[in-house]
Amino acid sequence: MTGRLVFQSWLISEEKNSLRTDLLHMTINELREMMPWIEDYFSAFAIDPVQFGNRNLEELGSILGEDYFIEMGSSSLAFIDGFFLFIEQARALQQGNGPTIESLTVLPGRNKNGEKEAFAVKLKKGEVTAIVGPTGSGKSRLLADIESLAQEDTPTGRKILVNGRAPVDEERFSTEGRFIAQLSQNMNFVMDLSVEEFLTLHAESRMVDEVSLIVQKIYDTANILAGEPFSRKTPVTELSGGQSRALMIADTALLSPAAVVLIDEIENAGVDKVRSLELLVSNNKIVLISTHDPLLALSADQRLVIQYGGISKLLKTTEDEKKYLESLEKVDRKLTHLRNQLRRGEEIDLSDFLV
Ligand SMILES: Nc1ncnc2c1ncn2[C@@H]1O[C@H](COP(=O)(O)OP(=O)(O)OP(=O)(O)O)[C@@H](O)[C@H]1O
Repeated sequence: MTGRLVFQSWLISEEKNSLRTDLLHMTINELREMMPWIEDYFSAFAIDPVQFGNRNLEELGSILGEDYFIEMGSSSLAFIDGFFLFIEQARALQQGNGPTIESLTVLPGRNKNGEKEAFAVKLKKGEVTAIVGPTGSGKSRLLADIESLAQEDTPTGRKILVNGRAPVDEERFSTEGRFIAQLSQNMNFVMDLSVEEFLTLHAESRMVDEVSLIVQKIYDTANILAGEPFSRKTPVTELSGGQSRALMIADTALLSPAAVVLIDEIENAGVDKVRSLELLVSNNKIVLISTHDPLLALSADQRLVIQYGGISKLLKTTEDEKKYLESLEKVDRKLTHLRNQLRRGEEIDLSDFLV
């Protein structure tokens, strides 16, 4: 029987509490054998599970020490609780019961001058919201507040509600934060796996039926999005910034059950931004994208304007603005072509641009 099948039948036959006790007594090697995809969880804490194969979770916690987890923005207790939550969520996914997020509400915090933000913002399922504002105004900060489900404990003092209520600690501190996926400007891989191994682990942890099929699909999509192609055997640590972003975008779009997708400045990632956004936006998600790019900003349903660290306006994309999208796309395609010609070291033909 495969590890996955053992895991399934075993979960069905056990009660939750005795399950916890049993898991706590198992060594990390035993856990990995039963659920190979838990490597994903360890990698979120930059832990190489092989190194601690003969220890159990609590022993691992005390070997690494509290300071290690604090540096990771967590605690050893949250690490262990998060581990159980990770398994619970895997089970929910397996049964098709991923969490349903209808709305996120950002309650007013304070801007950099200490002034209170004027209004709360409710983001609903199916909406794409752009976050715009000058460099350094606080766009990434807003994404980080949402990602951490801030409870007046970040520099802005904002509070985030999920489905109209404050999140429980388990939802906040599970490192995998299953219902929120963030694509940040810098992606770092800590595990030394090939692209194929990495995607296979991910697919297994999401309990998909056709692992090799979905791995192939993500790999193909990532190669379409990335400027420079890469092979399935490439170690993830050797991917360029653009290639790793392309891989994570394809992975998030095709495999992640996340109900909330946060995207930080996709236009600087060296990936096909329009295709990426099309892939990531799906009707039942809440999507937030921090951007300086007019095409991306106007593709959204609305845009939040940030000034001096505070939300200052919420503008719905007007019908008139949407009309300009097509012309903007043409200009953008020309610019992309120009950029690619420069990258390839070709001579530039600017006749198209001259009026
Ligand atoms: N309301 C606030 N109160 C205090 N500090 C804030 C507030 N909002 C943002 N900051 C801080 O200001 C700095 C710049 O913010 P941030 O990186 O989010 O800007 P940004 O708009 O994403 O910039 P860029 O466009 O360059 O990516 C950060 O250190 C952030 O923590």
